Amino acid sequence: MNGIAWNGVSAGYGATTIIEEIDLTVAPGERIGVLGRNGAGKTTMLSAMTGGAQILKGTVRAGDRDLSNLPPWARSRAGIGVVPQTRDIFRSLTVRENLMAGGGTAADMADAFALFPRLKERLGNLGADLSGGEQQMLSIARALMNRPTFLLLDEPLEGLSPLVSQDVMAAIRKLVSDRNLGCVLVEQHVGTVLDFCDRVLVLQRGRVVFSGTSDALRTRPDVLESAIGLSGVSG
Ligand SMILES: Nc1ncnc2c1ncn2[C@@H]1O[C@H](COP(=O)(O)OP(=O)(O)OP(=O)(O)O)[C@@H](O)[C@H]1O
Repeated sequence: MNGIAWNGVSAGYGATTIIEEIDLTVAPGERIGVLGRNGAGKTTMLSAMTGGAQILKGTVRAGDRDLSNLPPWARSRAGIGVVPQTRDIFRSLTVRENLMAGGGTAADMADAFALFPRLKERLGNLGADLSGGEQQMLSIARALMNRPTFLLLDEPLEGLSPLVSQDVMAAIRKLVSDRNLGCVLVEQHVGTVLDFCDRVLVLQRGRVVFSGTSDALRTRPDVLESAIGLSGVSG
């Protein structure tokens, strides 16, 4: 399978353009980070791929396939799994029901439990009764039920304690490497992104102001400060 790609994508909501001329190709197994201040357009960039934002110019593709005008369910069939910022689990369904809702098999569920043993212990609990970390694990596990080739993660560590964040990142690392998933990670914690990702895109007011390796970004205090608001990178 070839990569997924944003080709010259401008996108937004209604008549409002939020992101402009975004170019990015993600190969299987590649880990890409997206950084930027609040409101820079990171979520909109992912949504342009998954159908939540309207594409005004350019195309989004999976391999040879143009996904730009397909509905979200058809894009999911193209092998793209999404862990949205809102962790859209079903609060009134149990963990088991949440996992089966997307049409996964018992084998997929066993894989999810191997990755997140905590979910197996909470199998009969309602989504609403899970901790923030458990809800995030469930959200990631749900995205895996259709065996995606690419995973788009929107701030998966938001609201989690440092210890739980470490666990979730360890699971993401294992998953990406075991399955050779291509991964786009939107995350506020710059150290986590630089550690995990091969390449990083930095957005400022909807445009790419840096695209390069994590190591290259570490040597760009100007970008870190102006586009992310950091005076240095902590671990
Ligand atoms: N559904 C929507 N309808 C209209 N405007 C929206 C919608 N979603 C986001 N926006 C606007 O698009 C801009 C970019 O938002 P987006 O969520 O893409 O940024 P972000 O970089 O992900 O921010 P954050 O880090 O705060 O999550 C913001 O000004 C926001 O108000």
